[in-house]
Amino acid sequence: MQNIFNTLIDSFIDNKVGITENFLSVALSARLKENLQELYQDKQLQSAGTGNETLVSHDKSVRSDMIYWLDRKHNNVHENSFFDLMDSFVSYLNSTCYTGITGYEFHYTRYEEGSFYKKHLDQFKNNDSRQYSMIIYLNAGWQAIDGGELCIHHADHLQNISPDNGKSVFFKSSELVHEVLVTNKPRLSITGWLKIN
Ligand SMILES: O=C(O)CCC(=O)C(=O)O
Ligand SMILES: [Fe+2]
Repeated sequence: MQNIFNTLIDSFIDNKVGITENFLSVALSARLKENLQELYQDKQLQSAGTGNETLVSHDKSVRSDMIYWLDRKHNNVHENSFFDLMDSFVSYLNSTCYTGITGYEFHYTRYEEGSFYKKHLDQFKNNDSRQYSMIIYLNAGWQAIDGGELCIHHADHLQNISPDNGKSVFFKSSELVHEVLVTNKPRLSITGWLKIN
């Protein structure tokens, strides 16, 4: 795994956006996707809000995805495999980059056909605990015509990233404005934040 972690961290240091293919093995990404599909069929996903806990609005003109918060307390073997992987990534990141991450939060995300998330920053205005944003995609066989790219707004250019199966993207939550372009197919992912405090 260290090679994959290094690819993510090195590309983050070089380009402000870390990207690695195969952050998830094919097997783990298939299990997570199946778990997410089951939760969706059981109507366990909820409309995502914007803003922090005290100020959540469900503004569908800003974002129209549906989410499910992962939690070790669910005792779900797939969620726990994902958390085991994140624990090893966070300890590697902390030991190599002195990032001081003390926690994280992750949710499953589903964007229906026609959904998007308009330009935003991930760090809340009144709470800086979210330090790094991390997204891991669960979409086998994604094609350019499917849309749904993550579009990062750099100072002098736009960077479009296709949500390919097993790929992970990593960037500073306070720095990079980004958006999810309209998807033409259901688009699945795990989205989260590495936190301090
Ligand atoms: O799914 C993505 O590519 C990005 C999602 C995002 O920006 C967010 O949930 O804050
Ligand atoms: Fe975001």
